[in-house]
Amino acid sequence: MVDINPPTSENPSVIVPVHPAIEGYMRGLVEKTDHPVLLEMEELAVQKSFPIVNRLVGIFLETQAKMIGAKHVFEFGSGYGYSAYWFARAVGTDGRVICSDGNGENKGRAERFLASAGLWDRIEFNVGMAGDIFAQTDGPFDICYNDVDKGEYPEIWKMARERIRPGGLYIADNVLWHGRVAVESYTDIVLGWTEAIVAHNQMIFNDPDFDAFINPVRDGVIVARRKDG
Ligand SMILES: C[S@@+](CC[C@H](N)C(=O)[O-])C[C@H]1O[C@@H](n2cnc3c(N)ncnc32)[C@H](O)[C@@H]1O
Repeated sequence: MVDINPPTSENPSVIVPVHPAIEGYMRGLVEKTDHPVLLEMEELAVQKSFPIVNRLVGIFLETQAKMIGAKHVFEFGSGYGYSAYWFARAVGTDGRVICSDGNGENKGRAERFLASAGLWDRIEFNVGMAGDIFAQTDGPFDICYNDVDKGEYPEIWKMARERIRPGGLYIADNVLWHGRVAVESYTDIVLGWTEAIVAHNQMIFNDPDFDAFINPVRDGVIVARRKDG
């Protein structure tokens, strides 16, 4: 078998799930989704090395939300609104995206960007710990989207799974953690995060009430659908 993702000498344990040439090809197919606000948000991510989901995953999120007619989405870890941009497009004028982020500066940035895109009136942006905000927000939810600090993934899954409607989705980013979940020896960014993601993924795939799949684009996005009835 040809190894198209050779480990680098810089970090022998980290592997890129999808070959960069394939991601580049896929990115080229979606140029029609360019929007001035989106380009500005993507530029800011580069400048600040801020981990937004990126264009391909954004389109994936919007598509997933549209496929189930989502109107009520909760985001754990919204940053400055990039992933919310895609969910807000999907939920339409009568839908709501509840955002949460621990950094208050992100709320101001999100408001500026999403207002420019004509989407701010679909957003409720709360500053604070995502789990606390979730506990104070009425459900059930069509989608719970998790993108907080990775050590918290198992707890967020446990609290979210209860409050997703039948047929609704749990989605989480970074579940391949640049390949660390798939190798025995790795260097983690924060001690314990890889173990937390591994435990999170295992719980979801073992949960009898959900069907799950990982889309390996970028850093891996898990989608788990709550079974009906
Ligand atoms: C990966 S970024 C989110 C990116 C965003 N989903 C996007 O794609 O545009 C993670 C964000 O979650 C926030 N965060 C991390 N842990 C959190 C927590 N427990 N509660 C609230 N916010 C948290 C950070 O401040 C950061 O802005």
